[in-house]
Amino acid sequence: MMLRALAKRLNSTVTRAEGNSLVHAGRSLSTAAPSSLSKSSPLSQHGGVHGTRTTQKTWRNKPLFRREGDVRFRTGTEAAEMLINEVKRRDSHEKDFVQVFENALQTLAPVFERIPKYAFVAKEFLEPERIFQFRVSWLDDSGSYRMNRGFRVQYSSALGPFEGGLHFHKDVNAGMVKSMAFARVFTNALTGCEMGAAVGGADFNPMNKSEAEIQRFCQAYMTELSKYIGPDQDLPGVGTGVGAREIGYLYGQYKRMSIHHAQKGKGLLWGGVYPFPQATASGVVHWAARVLEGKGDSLEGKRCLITGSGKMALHVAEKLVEMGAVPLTLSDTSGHVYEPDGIDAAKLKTIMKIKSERGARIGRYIIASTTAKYNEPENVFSVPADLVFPCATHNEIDGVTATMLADMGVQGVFEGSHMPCTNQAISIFKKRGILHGGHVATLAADSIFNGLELSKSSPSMHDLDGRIKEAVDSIYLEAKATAKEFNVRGDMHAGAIMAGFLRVADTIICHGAV
Ligand SMILES: NC(=O)c1ccc[n+]([C@@H]2O[C@H](COP(=O)([O-])OP(=O)(O)OC[C@H]3O[C@@H](n4cnc5c(N)ncnc54)[C@H](O)[C@@H]3O)[C@@H](O)[C@H]2O)c1
Repeated sequence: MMLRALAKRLNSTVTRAEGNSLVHAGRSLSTAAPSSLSKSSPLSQHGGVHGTRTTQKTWRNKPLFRREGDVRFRTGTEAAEMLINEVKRRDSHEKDFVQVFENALQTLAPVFERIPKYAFVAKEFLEPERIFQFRVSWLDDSGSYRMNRGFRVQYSSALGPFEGGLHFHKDVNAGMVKSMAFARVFTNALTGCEMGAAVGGADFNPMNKSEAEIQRFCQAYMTELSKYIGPDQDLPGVGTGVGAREIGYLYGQYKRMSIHHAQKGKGLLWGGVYPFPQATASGVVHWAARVLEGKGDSLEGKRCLITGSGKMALHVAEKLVEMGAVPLTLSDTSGHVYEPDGIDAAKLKTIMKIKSERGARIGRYIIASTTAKYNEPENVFSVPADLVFPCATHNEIDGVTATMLADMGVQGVFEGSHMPCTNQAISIFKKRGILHGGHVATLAADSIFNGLELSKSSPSMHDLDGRIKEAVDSIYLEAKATAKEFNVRGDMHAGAIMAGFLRVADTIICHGAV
């Protein structure tokens, strides 16, 4: 009797099989990804086995929280608000984390509305699986003792070993690392590469350190980090302030401390994406191109405002030039340069050369150009443009700037940095019909690289770029279908978050909500 009931429920879960997409009681799991990308873990395809989609009413009657008496929700929005309030109660000091959590949960309200059980699964997302915070002690060149704070936030291993970058920057703190690791859960899930999510780093600024100091710091950092990582456990990768040089020192120390030789194609433990520092930026631009293509448009001739002039900004500019767009600006903390006729390949080469020198400011470029303007107009976001690629820092576009961009007729904002837009700015984009490529979707390329384990075939950047484009295409289609399914048609930011969430949530349910 019970078996028959189970069989009936299983049958109702997979409602139809159509072409190469399985439709599970309303949600389509596209299998059109590149063959090397498994689009979802086998477990995640059975979300309905545990009654996810068949016991809506029952779940709506259960209390979401029981801390101060039973608290139930009536609508998806109410469930999202309750979860957001809980994160504010617990982690109000971690502003970045609260911000990114709030945006994701508000986006997920239609999912909770239709399938209330997912609100209960979302409670798991309130807390990373584990957080490591540690002391990194090292000696500077003058022989002084130096001490920094190191982090690794292992957010979710539901889909596979933890994977995610390391960031060495003076502003790195616990809340920032946690917010990046949280976003990475969705990003990695979207790639279908069966990887969990983690992010780490330290409040260490490599920019003003000598080569020897960077080496000593990396060795000290890895001495502690090596206790928590490994090929089947956690695979750190590149990030801000962590490029080929840092990866080399970190890996050298890891190898010295581990009896296992790292496996190829396993992120930092082999060197990860470092041969192609342009890969992540290439993913950002491919996402923009795909979204425009979906609107019957292209990047060709689009005038693009870029902020930042670090690894991400420079490679975004490089890729835009390659794809026929016209980058107009680059910036750093000292100001911005604006080339009214665009930054072409030759000009970009000059800027890259200037910026490759330690501590060089972007303003130096005006000496090399007769057409460039420096800090004119005063606000970089006043430069008339079709598209904006914020690649500098978090919260650089707030509500006021978003309104200004909309008034100037900007068509789209595609995020190259982590959380560059405030939640208010994101809702203005939505209201004013500006295309918004959120970092959850745009920053998928380096995990795509690690997931594909391309090291085994030693690809050229050209091959890798093709694979990234293919994977971006697949993520786009899934995000688009998911947005449509949950009645937010065309909202690719929401579609990407929902699609990533559903994949992880279904697996968490299969694992018994752990
Ligand atoms: N580098 C990577 O591999 C990688 C991967 C994924 C995401 N990201 C994200 O991309 C962003 C940029 O990364 P990056 O590696 O280029 O960092 P970076 O530190 O090399 O560059 C950041 C640039 O932004 C500028 N900047 C910082 N604050 C600014 C401000 N208030 N106004 C104007 N300019 C400002 C800096 O001067 C610098 O030129 C970060 O949010 C990072 O998390 C980087």
